[in-house]
Amino acid sequence: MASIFHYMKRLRAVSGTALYVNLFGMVVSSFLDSVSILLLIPLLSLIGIVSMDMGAGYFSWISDVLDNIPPTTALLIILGAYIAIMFGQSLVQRHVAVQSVALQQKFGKALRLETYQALLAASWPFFLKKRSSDLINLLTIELARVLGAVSLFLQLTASIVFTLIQIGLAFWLSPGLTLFVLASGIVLGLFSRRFIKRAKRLGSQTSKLSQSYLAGITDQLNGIKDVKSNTLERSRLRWLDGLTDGMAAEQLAYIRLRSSSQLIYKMSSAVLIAVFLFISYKLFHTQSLQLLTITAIFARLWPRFTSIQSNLEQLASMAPACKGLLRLQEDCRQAAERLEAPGGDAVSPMRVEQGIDCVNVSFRYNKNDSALTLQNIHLHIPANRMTAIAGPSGAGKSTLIDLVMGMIRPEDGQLRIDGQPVGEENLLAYRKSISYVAQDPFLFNASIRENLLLIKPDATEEEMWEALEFAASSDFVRKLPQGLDTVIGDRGIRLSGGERQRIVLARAVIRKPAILVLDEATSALDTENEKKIQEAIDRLKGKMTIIVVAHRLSTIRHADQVIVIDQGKLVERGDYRQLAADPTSLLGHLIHSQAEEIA
Ligand SMILES: Nc1ncnc2c1ncn2[C@@H]1O[C@H](COP(=O)(O)OP(=O)(O)OP(=O)(O)O)[C@@H](O)[C@H]1O
Repeated sequence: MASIFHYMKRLRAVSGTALYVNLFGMVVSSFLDSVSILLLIPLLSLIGIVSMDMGAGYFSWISDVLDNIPPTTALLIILGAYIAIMFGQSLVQRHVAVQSVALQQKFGKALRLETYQALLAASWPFFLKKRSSDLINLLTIELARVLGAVSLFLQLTASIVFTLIQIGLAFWLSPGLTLFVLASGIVLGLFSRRFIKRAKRLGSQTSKLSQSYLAGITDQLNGIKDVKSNTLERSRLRWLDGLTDGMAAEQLAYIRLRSSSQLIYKMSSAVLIAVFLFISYKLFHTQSLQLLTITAIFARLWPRFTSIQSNLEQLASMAPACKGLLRLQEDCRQAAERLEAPGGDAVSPMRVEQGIDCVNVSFRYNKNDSALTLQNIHLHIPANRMTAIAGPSGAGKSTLIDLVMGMIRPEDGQLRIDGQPVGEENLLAYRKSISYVAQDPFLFNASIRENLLLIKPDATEEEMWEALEFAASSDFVRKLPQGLDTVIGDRGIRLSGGERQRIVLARAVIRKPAILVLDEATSALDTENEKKIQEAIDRLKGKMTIIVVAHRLSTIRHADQVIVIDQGKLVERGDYRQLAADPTSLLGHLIHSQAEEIA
């Protein structure tokens, strides 16, 4: 429950005094509701059902007042008071209901924003460790459950406030009977603790099942081509069949639990009312007027006990979601990159005058691994030149690029730009100076224009076509039905692999970055388009620092410097032609192997 209290504190912080005004509204509404019950007494007396004299003590003053007024006037006064109280109560209740939703919405917005902001501020290694479907599950389903828990908590508070006021009233009318009902409530409350514990266990199961469901569905839809081409449809359906059986069983167990607790409360309420009436008649010798009023109060109070119990069970089932979201926020905070300006818009990109240096850097993904992924790499990437990184598969090329881009931090050694270490104070400016084209290029499900504008919001039409021209994609974009405004589908699915790669390249160069990083960026291109891009990249030489990871080694012939990595170590560095000509070099060997593959 500690996690629920955490979110209640956040609700208080987000809503400020509005929360207290709302709680006060709840108290007023409950109070007016109670007063309306008290009006029953003079009303019943006037109608002649009971005599005012029977309620000696508590109501004698009402009797005194009414005795001096003609009966019709008295009836009109009481009915008028009743209407005024019910109007007042309805208005307050309406205001409270609207305000509660407004508060929940405000809190929902704040919670979504703060969670997403924390997530965006987390460093790249955090995302390497987490499954994206788990993050989506927390940000959608579990976050909605947290909002549900907060709204339930508010309802619970209202129920408790109402109950306390009614108990106060009942106590005033008959302390003995009230204590009896309270004691019964406490006994039932203690008994129902196991229901709450079980609801919490079922809530954890709900969280796990929804996590598995989302993870499985995301995986399968991402790999739908593999599912279909390998005819895995039946096995995938079997997976969902098993999972939905689990979900149904869990939901049934939860409903069984809730109905059992409600059943016990209802049955015990029948017994309690019978015992209550018997005791009040036999032991307390309660007057009929008092008995009527107390019965009216308890008839409204007992369902509140039941709803408090039901709210507690629901809250317990939502507690694991609160815990999960809280853990995510905490993990994000621990993995946060302290970038200079929140939002980062005011920071200008860094200029690179001399170059980038990796000074004896080492790195491993998992601190428990004995082997280092990168070992003691010492290298200089000169500014405005083209540096190519080559090496066998799994050698550590992409890892080195991530390190050079400041996405991961070295375990040992230092990354320096123009001799200055890259740290928290200049990381954002450094990142802003880099454009990156990944091995598996990503495009947003929007038009080509929107994808380009996302990177450079003020790009002119001319700049967009210039970038597309550079990336050898202007011809095919012109031929698309809506040209620049063609929507390219989820992750750019409506484009071929090569077209996607070229649009991503255009997007990377449109903001004229100081550093352009291409990780196997031309792997999906045919020879003709690769040649065009190669020529374009060659034209960029001298204008920006280019770092290329190349699988097809023929594409790095024009690099100013080639770095060869093997098993996380820098094994060769130099001019392409020199290294390629050396029969003992690893680069020479790799080129030879590729030539044989092609032959
Ligand atoms: N997120 C990760 N967690 C753990 N190990 C990783 C992770 N990413 C990569 N590795 C490991 O680090 C090593 C280097 O991987 P890297 O992707 O840098 O190689 P690469 O040279 O780019 O390979 P390729 O040419 O096949 O893309 C590999 O052994 C790989 O299994």
